[in-house]
This record gives sequence, structure tokens and C-alpha cells, in this order.
Amino acid sequence: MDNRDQQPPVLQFHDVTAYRNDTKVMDQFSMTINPREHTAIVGPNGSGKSTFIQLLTHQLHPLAPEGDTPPIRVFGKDRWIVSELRKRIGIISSDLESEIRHNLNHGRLSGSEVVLTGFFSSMQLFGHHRITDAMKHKASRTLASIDAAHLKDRRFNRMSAGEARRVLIARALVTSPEVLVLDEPTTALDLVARERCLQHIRNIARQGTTVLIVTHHLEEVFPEVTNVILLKEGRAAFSGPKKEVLTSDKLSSVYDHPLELYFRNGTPRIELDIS
Ligand SMILES: Nc1ncnc2c1ncn2[C@@H]1O[C@H](COP(=O)(O)OP(=O)(O)OP(=O)(O)O)[C@@H](O)[C@H]1O
Repeated sequence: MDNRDQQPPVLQFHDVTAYRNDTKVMDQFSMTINPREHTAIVGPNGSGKSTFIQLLTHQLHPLAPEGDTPPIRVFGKDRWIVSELRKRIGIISSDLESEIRHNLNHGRLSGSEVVLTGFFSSMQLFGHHRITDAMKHKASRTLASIDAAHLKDRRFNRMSAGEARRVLIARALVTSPEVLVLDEPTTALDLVARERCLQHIRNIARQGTTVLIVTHHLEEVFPEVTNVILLKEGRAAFSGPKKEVLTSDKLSSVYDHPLELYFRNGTPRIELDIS
């Protein structure tokens, strides 16, 4: 029997409502992601994708629930020590990238040192961090596993966007997280780097890490994605199996524009007429 049946969902949002200043930015949003249910959250500009990531990273907090059900549960629990949670969920986002770049400008960390910061959920390596040989080996192995061994000694703040993204993927993977959350992972990457990055993500998904991708680029909805949530105005307009949710009609309704959806090699593509 698949022991996934006994595992709690990796992520549950129950009627999550959140405000930024006086604006309601998430409106009774509910979803459940089970282990190895690779999921894409897709939506137009302003639909609430960044809000979702900020709720996950505790940069934003949901309103207190009306009933007893906690609004957000991760691995079945609603209370977590954030540093512990960060080891079980790897998150890669542009916000994180700029935060690390900013912090590292003074630290001059190399690619492998950036990966090592993943063990401590920190933006820097500090004197009190005890770096073991096992950690160093794991950092090297993780970089090699995503074809980034050559970035080991390169300074992070001298890397291109694609190289930096790969190092951050290794940083997120170094603790062997059960879940990898990717916020528009291929933004700023060139054509080849984008395909390579998606190939790495597909391999990670195939190896058993649950991948959650938040994006408005449909080409990032890689073939292994099983479930899709279409966001509109802070609500889940449609959610369920990819084949049922990713249709021309549903996308047209969410984007308020007629769209033709088709699949090529398992990847969704759209045609739209702007006239
Ligand atoms: N600081 C803020 N105060 C009030 N409203 C905000 C603030 N930041 C964002 N919003 C609003 O919250 C809603 C959701 O924004 P969010 O950034 O989550 O969307 P998004 O799907 O990530 O958009 P994009 O694709 O453009 O990045 C939008 O209507 C936006 O105008």
C-alpha cells in the first residue's frame, strides 16, 4: 500500500482570508495538497500569488478563523518552529533571491557557501554555525545533482540570474525537503536556462519531492503537475486535476479574455488574439 495514505496533507489552507492595509487580498481561499501531488497555482496579475507565498513564509498572517479549524496547516500542524519548517519546505522566490543577494553583497559568499546557509535557514554563515564535513559533502553533491558543480567557488554576487537561480535551488534542496515551493522559477532566465531549470524541477518531482509551483507562465506547468488551482481576485476560481482545470473556457474566465489552450509534449500553451 502507498504509505502516502497515512501521511497528512503537506499543506492545507482552510477559508484563508487576509488583508494588506485595508484591502482584502485573499478571500476564503481553501486548498489541500497531498504528498507527491505536484500542484500549480496559476493566476493573472494581482490574483494573489505573491500573497499566497507570503502567507506560507509568515510574512503575512491570515485573519483568525471563525470556527476551530486552523486556517493554515503544514504537515498536519498549525504551529511550527519556523527554522524547522524551513528545512522541510524549500522555497525559491525572487524576493528570497534579492534578499540573499543584498545580504551576501557584504559577505562575498561562494556558491557552495550559499548552499550551506540552507542548513541554518540563514542568509549568511556566522561564526556560531558548525559546518560539518557531512554538510560540505551534501552541499557539493546537491550542486552536482543539478549540474551546478562548477559554481561551487564562484561568488554569488557575480553570478548570472540563471546561475544564481540554480544555486538557490541547491540551497533549497540541501536539507532534502519534502516540499519544494517555486515562485515563478524561470523568470529572468534565457531560453536554454529556462528549459534546463524546468528539466531539473521535473527530475526533482520524479524523485519524490512534492513540488508546488506558483506562476502566471503556463509553460512552467510541467508535465508531472497533477493538480492546478486557478486564482482570481484572491479566491480559488477553479481547482482540481490538471486536465479538468486547464481548459480554454476556465482560463478565459479567469483571465477575462478569450484564450485557446492546447498541450504540446504535455506542456500547456495558449493562443490569444489581442485586437
Ligand atoms: N501593500 C498592499 N496594500 C494593499 N493591497 C495590496 C498590496 N500589495 C498588493 N496588494 C493587492 O493585493 C492583491 C494581490 O496581489 P498579489 O501581489 O498577491 O498578486 P499576484 O498574483 O502575485 O500578482 P503579480 O502576478 O502581478 O505578481 C492585488 O489586488 C494587489 O493590488
